[in-house]
Amino acid sequence: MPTSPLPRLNLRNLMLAMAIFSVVITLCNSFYATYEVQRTLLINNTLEANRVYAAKLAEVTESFIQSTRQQLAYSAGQLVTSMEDEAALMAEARRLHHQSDSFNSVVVVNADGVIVATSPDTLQVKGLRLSSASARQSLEAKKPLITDPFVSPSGNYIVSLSHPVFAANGDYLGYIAGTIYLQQNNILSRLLGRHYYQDGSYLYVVDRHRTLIYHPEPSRIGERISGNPAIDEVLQGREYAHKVVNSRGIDMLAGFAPVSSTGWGIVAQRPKAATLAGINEHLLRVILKSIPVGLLTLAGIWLSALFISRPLWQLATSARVMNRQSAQADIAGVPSWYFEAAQLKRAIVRGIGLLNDRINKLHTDSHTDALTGLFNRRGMQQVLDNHEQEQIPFSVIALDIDHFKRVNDNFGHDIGDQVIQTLAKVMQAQARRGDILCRSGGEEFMIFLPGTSAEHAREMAERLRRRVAVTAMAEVGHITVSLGVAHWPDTGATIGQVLKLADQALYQAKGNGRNLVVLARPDQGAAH
Ligand SMILES: Nc1nc2c(ncn2[C@@H]2O[C@H](COP(=O)(O)OP(=O)(O)OP(=O)(O)O)[C@@H](O)[C@H]2O)c(=O)[nH]1
Repeated sequence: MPTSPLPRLNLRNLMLAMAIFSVVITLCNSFYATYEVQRTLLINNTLEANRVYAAKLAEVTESFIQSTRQQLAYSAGQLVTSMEDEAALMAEARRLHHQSDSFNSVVVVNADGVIVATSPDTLQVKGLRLSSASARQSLEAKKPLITDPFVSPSGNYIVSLSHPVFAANGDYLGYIAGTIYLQQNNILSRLLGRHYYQDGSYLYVVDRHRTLIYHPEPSRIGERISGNPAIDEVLQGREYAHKVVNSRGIDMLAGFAPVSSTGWGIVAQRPKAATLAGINEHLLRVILKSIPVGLLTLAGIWLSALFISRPLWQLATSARVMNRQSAQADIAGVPSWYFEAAQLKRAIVRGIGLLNDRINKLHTDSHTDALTGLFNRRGMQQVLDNHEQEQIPFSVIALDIDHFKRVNDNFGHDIGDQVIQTLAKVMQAQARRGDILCRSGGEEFMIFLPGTSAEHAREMAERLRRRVAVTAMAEVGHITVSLGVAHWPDTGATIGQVLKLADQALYQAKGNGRNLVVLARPDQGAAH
């Protein structure tokens, strides 16, 4: 029977596919986990770094404020006795302005709100009376103050740091103020501006009303920041770090810190994209470095799959041709080194053994006569075919019980069967090794004697005839047999002819009175 083609799917391929799938999933998962961990780490680190950085700059700003306050307090002390002396006021304003780089300008304002001295004196505001509410903040506060941003009489957008001047008797004489021009180069931009980075990181400062008082883009100074909860936190005096989206819609990682003496908030922020810029490259490097080990792992898995599936593969391919003679031996020879394969092999080998036994038994049964255990006609035919094929000369004796009908009639069929069985035993006892005994019909038998001449066969037939005649059969007593002898190829050219001649010789023996042996002659005749 032709075997069907091998299916593509087999255990080895399945194992391989499963292993590759597992490796790929595991690698993807670990790459993803690495990416996520790195990403979270980078974001958290940047947030923390920005918070610390904002806090550091808040500290720097705080100490700048403290120092300017001391300078203003000192100047205010100097002015107590010279508020009416214009030259002295101008000198002090100039001194304070030039002593430090802290202020863009210095003004002295008397108790009436009139600007009485300025530095630089090019300001052109001397003699002006402050009128707007924002410009009069310091005048009305009568205490050290940092104003909200406002437009000064000279037209600059400023914050002013002021200190009141009180006479010895406690009368309010006015104040001295240093200003910071928010939209020009100023101390804040010098303090904070150098921290501007190429990667998009920057700082900005809001006052307590969320107004930008410092930003790297001067055009945005004075803008109100709204909708940023982190700003609320920082204006309540808390350091903070948070992801935010800036005014351009860019995701930023921001650190916030308050300048407590002013109520300002300093924000240091870096674009999230800049923070994560290196991570893809990093991941690619991780993947590239994993490739050799990954390939080695796959090769290992492939070899293991081969090794593990090999016994089952061999068992399966051997089992496909189980009808082959060598199937049992082939399967028994498969090295099965693990439990399942060994058990399967045992089961298949046992199965084939049982099958063979069964086939052999069926074969034997189909070639054997049930009553006598001798070959039946089919068995006899096979024997003859073998002899013809191998060209082994043989003699044949055809044997028939004389008057067997009477036995049956007188003693019954069962006794007749017993007679047939006893006769078979006598024949077996008389036969030599290699002789083949067949029951060719009811009470007819054939004996094949390979390599035996016709004469020797005739002698054998004679001995048998005599033995049967003296053998006692149960209930029946004695029987006789008639026998015809022929030889292949001496008697006839074909086996068919020889069998026919042996039969004819047998009938001749019957015709001549029974209990006789007749030897068939090649010339179609027969002799006693
Ligand atoms: N008991 C029994 N009888 C069988 C069996 N096979 C054939 N017979 C009988 O054998 C007898 C053969 O009879 P015949 O062929 O007439 O020949 P015969 O009575 O032996 O006479 P001759 O051969 O002429 O000597 C028949 O009665 C068959 O019924 C069998 O298996 N068992």
